[in-house]
Amino acid sequence: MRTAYRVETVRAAEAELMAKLPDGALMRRAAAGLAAACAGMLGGAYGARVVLLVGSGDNGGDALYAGARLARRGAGVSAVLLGSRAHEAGLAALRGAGGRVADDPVGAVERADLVVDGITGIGGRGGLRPDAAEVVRAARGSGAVLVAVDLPSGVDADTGEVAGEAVRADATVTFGAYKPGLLIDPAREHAGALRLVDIGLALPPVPDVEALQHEDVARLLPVPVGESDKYRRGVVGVVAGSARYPGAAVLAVSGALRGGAGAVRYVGPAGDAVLARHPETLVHAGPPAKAGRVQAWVIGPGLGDTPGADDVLESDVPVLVDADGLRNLDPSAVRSRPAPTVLTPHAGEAAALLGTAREDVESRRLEAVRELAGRYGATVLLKGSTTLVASADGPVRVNPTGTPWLATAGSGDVLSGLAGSLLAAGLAPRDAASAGAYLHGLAARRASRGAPVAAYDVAEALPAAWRDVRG
Ligand SMILES: NC(=O)C1=CN([C@@H]2O[C@H](COP(=O)(O)OP(=O)(O)OC[C@H]3O[C@@H](n4cnc5c(N)ncnc54)[C@H](OP(=O)(O)O)[C@@H]3O)[C@@H](O)[C@H]2O)[C@@H](O)CC1
Ligand SMILES: [K+]
Repeated sequence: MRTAYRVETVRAAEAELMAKLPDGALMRRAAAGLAAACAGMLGGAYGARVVLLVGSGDNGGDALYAGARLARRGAGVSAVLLGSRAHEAGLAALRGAGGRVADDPVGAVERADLVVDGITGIGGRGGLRPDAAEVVRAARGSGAVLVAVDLPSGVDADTGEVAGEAVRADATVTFGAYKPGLLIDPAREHAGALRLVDIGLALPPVPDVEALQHEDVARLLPVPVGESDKYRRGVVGVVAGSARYPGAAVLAVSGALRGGAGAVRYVGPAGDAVLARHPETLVHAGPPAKAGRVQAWVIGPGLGDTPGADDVLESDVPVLVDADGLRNLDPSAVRSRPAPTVLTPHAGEAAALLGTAREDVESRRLEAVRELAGRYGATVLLKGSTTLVASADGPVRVNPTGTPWLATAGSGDVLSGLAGSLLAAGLAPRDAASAGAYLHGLAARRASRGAPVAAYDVAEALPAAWRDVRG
């Protein structure tokens, strides 16, 4: 599991550790890790041209001490001072090692092999200031490798919001713990490759944000045992599709068939289309209450204007509500359910549920997903460039898999079927949602390999993604 902690928590752990260590020891640890990472990216420090962008705080101090180490190993290091002040001892260390302050900042970054962004770290507020923004633009245009110290300057460490201009790094070397912003878009896109330097912080067992890795998903996935029959493995009911959108039913069922449940029951008007592609489906014209027992329902993909989710919400099994099922969804109807509910909106649907604008949800995804989970007393999977899963309490899960090619019609239908199937197989709601998103993103990567991908290709790649995870 990759975990991330908010600034407040990191600062408390830092204070506790600093009290036990000699002055400056933590910054030296951080700088040593940063210098080693930079030397690695340069293929050796000797003869390299390194420029440090130095802000007012300790983030600049880290850059200066790392610069001193690189200068001692033979790099030509100069510092561009962008803050109201600069870390004095760090600057003295750089000068002592033969580094200097650049007198032509833009010229220096244009000639650099590597630029270190030490403008702001966890103490930064808002986007880059104009003087810093100018030098950062020159650095981006120069072809130099751009390495961010702790965080790309200009992004919000706790939320992943980017309020103005921010550094776009090739890599970010972060200290002690990942910060939520490093895992969540839009900030995540600014961070490049992530590297964590252990500086010995003792952090609480429960993080603020977490991201599943292969081994976590492997532990969650259901495995049939000797005495399993199709009913014991779980039956998932899919209420989807309409005369206008029969394809959504086919795609949701295709996801559900590859999600671990023993059988898929389809309820709705698109039975012929479903059977043509998936003859193994149990098809029923409806209503859901008469279709037979299931262990979880999926409702919503391609329903169009057909009546909403009420009938299914009254059932006593877990329900996943997606797409058209989310329209006008009543929070009290969801909150009073006797079994868990999972909602899987994209940003536009989340905005409608929250009564706000889509851009608002996109710029503050973490807050939006938490707010929805609280309001509906449900597990909420917010789809997007980084898919987030929140329950009423506990860490928010960030999905680390996926590809921008996944933003394609029908891919959400596959995901809702898949996650619903995992629910029916007995996974807890947040596990079903996050393991579903993980497999779905992995399948999309496999199916796409850098080219456009159709939703059905994603469904067909699910068994391979499943095998990848199982190793
Ligand atoms: N925690 C740990 O365990 C460890 C932490 N360490 C390091 O310390 C870093 C945190 O240091 P920090 O607290 O000094 O804050 P930091 O981010 O350097 O700068 C804040 C200053 O920047 C300014 N400023 C603000 N906004 C701005 C903007 N938009 N654009 C430009 N400038 C802006 C503002 O000053 P002003 O210029 O307004 O006077 C403010 O005072 C942390 O990220 C890590 O690198 C490691 O050394 C060891 C272990
Ligand atoms: K930085």
